[in-house]
Amino acid sequence: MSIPFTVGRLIDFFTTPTPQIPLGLTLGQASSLLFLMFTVGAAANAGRAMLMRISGQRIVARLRERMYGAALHQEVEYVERGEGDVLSRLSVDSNVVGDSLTQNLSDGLRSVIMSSAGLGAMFYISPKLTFLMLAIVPPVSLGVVFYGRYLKRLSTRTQEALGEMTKVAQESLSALRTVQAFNAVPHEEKKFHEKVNDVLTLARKEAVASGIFFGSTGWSGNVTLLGLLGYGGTMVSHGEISVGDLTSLLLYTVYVGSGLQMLTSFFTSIMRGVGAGERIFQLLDRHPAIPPNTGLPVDPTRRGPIRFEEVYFRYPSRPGVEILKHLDLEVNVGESVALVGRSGSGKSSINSLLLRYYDPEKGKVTFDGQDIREFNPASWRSAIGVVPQDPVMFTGTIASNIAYGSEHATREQIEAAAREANCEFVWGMPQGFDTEIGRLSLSGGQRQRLAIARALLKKPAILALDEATSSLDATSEHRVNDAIDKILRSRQTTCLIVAHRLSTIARAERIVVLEDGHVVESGTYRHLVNKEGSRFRALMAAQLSAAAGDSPSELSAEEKSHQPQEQRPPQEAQL
Ligand SMILES: Nc1ncnc2c1ncn2[C@@H]1O[C@H](COP(=O)(O)OP(=O)(O)OP(=O)(O)O)[C@@H](O)[C@H]1O
Repeated sequence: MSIPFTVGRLIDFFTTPTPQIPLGLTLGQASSLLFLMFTVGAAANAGRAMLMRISGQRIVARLRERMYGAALHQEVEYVERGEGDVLSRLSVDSNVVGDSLTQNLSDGLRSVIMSSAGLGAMFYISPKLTFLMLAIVPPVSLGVVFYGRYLKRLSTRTQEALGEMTKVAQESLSALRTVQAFNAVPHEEKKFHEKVNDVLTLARKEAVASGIFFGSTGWSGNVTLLGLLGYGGTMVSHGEISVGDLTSLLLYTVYVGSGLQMLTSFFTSIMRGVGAGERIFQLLDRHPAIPPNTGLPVDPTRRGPIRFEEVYFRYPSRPGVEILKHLDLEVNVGESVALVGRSGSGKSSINSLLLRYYDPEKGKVTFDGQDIREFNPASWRSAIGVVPQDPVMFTGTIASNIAYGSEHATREQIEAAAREANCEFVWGMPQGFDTEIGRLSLSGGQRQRLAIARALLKKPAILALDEATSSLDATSEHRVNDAIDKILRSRQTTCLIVAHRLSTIARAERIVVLEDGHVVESGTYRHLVNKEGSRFRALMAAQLSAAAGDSPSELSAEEKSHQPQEQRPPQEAQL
C-alpha cells in the first residue's frame, strides 16, 4: 500500500523546488526502508499463499474422509441407487468448498485490507475526490449481491449436473463388458453427451452473467477514473492539490478498484462454495434410516432361532409393490433351510431383511427371541456370514480377500477356512495365498468358494447364502456344493439358503417354498417330493421343463440325478 504514496512523493520531490520527505528521512534512508518493507511484504505473501493452500488441502482431505465415512454408513439403497451421487460430492464439491474457503478467503481478506487502507489514504490526500470515487460503490455492490445469489443457485445446479454426468460415466464404465458386447458404445456416448450438454448449458449461463457483470463493473471503474482525472486536474490547476497527490490518488483508486473487484470474485466464489457446501452437508448431516452405531452388542457365542413374525415389506424405491406379506418363518439353531420359489418371489429380500439392509414395514425379525432392531447393526452383522449371489473380490491378495472383515485372522485360520470351502485351487497358484487378484480375475465358482471361506472365517452364528443363479460347470458346482454340504453337516451354524439348484435344495434339512412373498409350503425334501400335488413338485417340474426345453445340457449331472420322482425312475429318486 506504500507504493502509490511513494510514487506521489517522488514526483513532488523531483518537480518542486523545496522537496520534503515524510518523517524527515533522507532519500537513501527512505529507499532502504521501502526495500525492507517490500522484502517483508514478499515473505508474508509467500507465507500466506503456502499456508492457505495447505490448510485448503487439509480441509478438503477432512471433508472427503468424513463424507466417505458418512456414505459408508448410509443404508445401501441410498448409495446403490446413486441418490447421493457420492463420488461427485467427494471429488468436485469438496474441491470447490476447499478453494473458496482458503485461496479465496485469503484473497478476500487481502482485498478488504487493500480497499480500506487505500480509501483511508485517499481520504488523507483529498476527501473531496474520494467521495467522488465512492459514488460508484452502491450500484456495484447491489450488482454484486444479485450476481452472487444467481451464481449460488447456478452453482448448486451445476454440481448436480456434474453428479449426473459422473453417474452415467460410472455406470457404463463399470459395465464396459456389457456395453461392448451389446455394441452400445454410441448409445452410451449419446447419454453422456446429453449430460455434458447440461453442464455446458449451465456454464454458458454463468459465462454470460459473469461477462455482463465484469464488463459493467470495469466500465464504471474506468468512467470513475476519467471523472477523477478531469476533476482532479482542475484542482491541481487551482493549486488545491499537488501533481504528486493526484498521482497517488489515481494509483490508490486503481488499488481500491482492483481490491473491490477481488472482493466481488471473493463473494461470488464464496457463493459457489456455499452451493457446493450445501450438497456436502446434506450428506454429512443425513441420518441413515438404519443408524449404524446404536443398539445392543451381540455376543459372538450367542446362538438362537431366527424368526420372521408376520413380516410385511416393500422397498422404499417401489412403495407400490408389497414384496413380502404376512411372512412367517422360523429357522432353528443349527438348522439349514432352503428358500425356494419363482424368480422374484422374495427369497433374496428375506436375506436383506436378516442383514438389516432394510427393516420390515410391519412385523419383526427376531434372533434368540429378541427383535434384531434392538441390536447394534454392525455387531449383528458380524454374527452373520454372507455369501452373496455374485461375490465381490477386492484388489489385494487372496489371503486379504478371505480375511475381509476378519482383520485379525492368522494365516493358519485363513488356510483352514479355505480348505473347508474347497478352495484347493489357491494352493495351485504360483504365489498361493499371496497371489494378487482383481475384481474379476477369478471364475464364478472360485469366487463363490472364496466367499464361503470368507464367511466361514468369521465363525458366524448364522450363514446367509444366496446361491448363484448363473450356471457353474459341473466340477465347480460339485466343489461349491461339497463346501456347502460340510457346513450344513457341521450343525453349528444356522443356515438360510436362497437355493436355485436342486442339488443344494436337496441337501437342506428343510425346504420352504415362497410364493408372492409368503410361505406356502414347508417340509423335508422327501416329504415335499412325495406329497401329491405339492407346490414344490410343481415348481421343480416347471423349472426342469424350462431348463430341459431351453437347453438340456445346462443341467449338471448332479442336478439330473436330483430330479423329482415324477420325472425319473424310482431307484434314482433316493438321495
Ligand atoms: N433394491 C430393490 N429395490 C426395489 N425392488 C427390488 C429391489 N430388490 C429386489 N426388488 C424386487 O423385489 C422382488 C423380489 O426380489 P428378490 O430378489 O427378493 O426375489 P428372488 O426370489 O430372490 O429372485 P431370484 O430368484 O431371481 O433371485 C422382485 O420383484 C424385485 O424386482
